[in-house]
This record gives sequence, C-alpha cells and structure tokens, in this order.
Amino acid sequence: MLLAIDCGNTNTVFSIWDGTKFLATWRTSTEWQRTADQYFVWLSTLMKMRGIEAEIDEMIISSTVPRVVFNLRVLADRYFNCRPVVVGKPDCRLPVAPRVDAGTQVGPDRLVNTVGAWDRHGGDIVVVDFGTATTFDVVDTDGAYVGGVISPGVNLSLEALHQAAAALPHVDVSKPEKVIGTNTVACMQSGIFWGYVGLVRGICDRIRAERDRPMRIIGTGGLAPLFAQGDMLFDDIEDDLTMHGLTVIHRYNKETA
Ligand SMILES: Nc1ncnc2c1ncn2[C@@H]1O[C@H](COP(=O)(O)OP(=O)(O)O)[C@@H](O)[C@H]1O
Ligand SMILES: CC(C)(COP(=O)(O)O)[C@@H](O)C(=O)NCCC(=O)O
Ligand SMILES: [K+]
Repeated sequence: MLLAIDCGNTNTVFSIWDGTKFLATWRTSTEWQRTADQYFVWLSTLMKMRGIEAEIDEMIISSTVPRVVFNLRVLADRYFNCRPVVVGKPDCRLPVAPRVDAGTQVGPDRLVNTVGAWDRHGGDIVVVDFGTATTFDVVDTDGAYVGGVISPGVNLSLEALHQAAAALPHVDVSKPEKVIGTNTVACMQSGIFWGYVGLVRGICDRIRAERDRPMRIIGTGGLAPLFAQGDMLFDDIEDDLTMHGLTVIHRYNKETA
C-alpha cells in the first residue's frame, strides 16, 4: 500500500492507496517538531479505526516545508521499511521537466498539481490552489510546468488585517450578502471575498492573454468551492488534485526505475 503525504505550510494531508484505489485520507497541522513516532501513533490509530489492515510499503512526499521531511523519512524507514520518493529531490523524476529559470526551486506542491492536472486533462491548464498562499500553476501544451503566480493566501490576508489594525477583529472567510458592508466584519468579508474573486479572475484573464490561447482553469484547495460562488472562475474544481498528482509521480518513478 502507498502512503502519499502532501505537506503544506498550514496542514499536512496523508492518504492511503491500494494501487490506484483510494482508501482513506487524514489531515493534521504542519509542525516540523513532530517526530516519526508521533506520526505513527496518530496514523496507525486512524487506520485501525477505519479497519485498514494491509501494510504500508511505499511512500511519496511533497513538502513545501523542508524541515518536516527529515521526520517523515524516519517514519518511512522505521515503521514502513521503505525509502520514500520525495518530490523535488534529484532522484524523483517527473513525467515532463519544468521550464523555469535556472536555479529556481519550484514548490513541490505546484509541480505535483501540474502533473495531476496533465494526467487528467492534458495541457494548457492553470491550476489555482488555495493554500497558505494562493498559487497559479501554468501547464504548457506538453504538460510542462512553465511558471505561474504566487499571491498571499486568503486566511493569511485576513490574519494580516487583524494583526496590523487594532480595530479589526479576527474574521472567517465567507460570501457576504452584499458588496457594501454596513459593519466592520461585513466590510472585511466583502474585501476578502470580492477581492479574491477579482484577483483570480484578473490573473487568469491575463495568463490567457499572455499565452494567447484558451486555458482550462482548475480550482483546488478547501476554499475553491466558496470562491466559485462569486463568479464563473473555474472549469472544474478538484479537491484531490494534489493527491492524484502524487500517485501519478509515484507510479511514474516505479515504472521508470
Ligand atoms: N473548507 C475550508 N473552509 C475554510 N478554510 C479552509 C478550508 N480548507 C482550508 N481552509 C484554510 O485555508 C488555509 C489553507 O489551508 P491548506 O489548504 O491546508 O493550506 P496548505 O496546503 O498551505 O497547508 C488554512 O488556513 C485552512 O485553515
Ligand atoms: C508558494 C508556496 C509557499 C505555496 O505553499 P502552500 O500554500 O501550499 O503551503 C510553495 O509552493 C513554495 O514554497 N514555493 C516555492 C517557490 C516557488 O514555487 O516558486
Ligand atoms: K498546497
């Protein structure tokens, strides 16, 4: 069985696969101090509760936080007796090499999104991923990652407002009834919601214009469905795109070993 791990700056998602069959997924906060033993206790408890008996013998990791990879490698070695494939490391091959400036370290999550989108839809795609940052990953006609856009994440922006302005409270993101807010919270929610709708729309339009061809827009991340209520932003919303990409990269590395 394969354990695929997508470690973002806020949350780490574990998912378990029997070949291409999805079995289960669980989410924990990202903390680089967490040890292999802690991961194992947490994961094995959840697997037992779900009645998943078979043993994990393969692992793939994508991590935007370099420090957490050490303990995840220990987890693989100590408990699953395997050597993980780590996206972004020289010994992890990608189906199509990225075309970016020499020396650039592309976020592994963005490479994985690109591979997942290419496998499902072919090329000429933009993946919009609502994580800690909101990223736009552009997939060329041949499936290569050819760059994109990094914007501040939705919750990060809300938190920054709260931190920097004494009179602005912590608020959760939601779709406001009206654009013109008549209280502080409604004003902030409008700024974030309609601001991000405009940001996504504007950046995607400019990417399409720069590439001068139709591009399919795929939204992913927990907040994609919320922003899709504001405008026709996405052709598809695929919550499992990063995990799918991880399984594709894992299979590719196995087959080309
Ligand atoms: N369905 C959701 N509703 C509200 N907030 C969400 C939802 N899904 C994720 N978030 C928030 O969005 C932010 C990014 O989450 P996540 O996608 O896990 O980021 P990352 O991949 O960078 O770790 C976090 O602050 C998280 O709490
Ligand atoms: C842009 C990111 C911070 C997004 O991370 P996330 O929101 O998924 O935690 C991450 O992909 C990253 O650290 N990228 C490195 C720079 C780059 O992709 O060009
Ligand atoms: K992500």
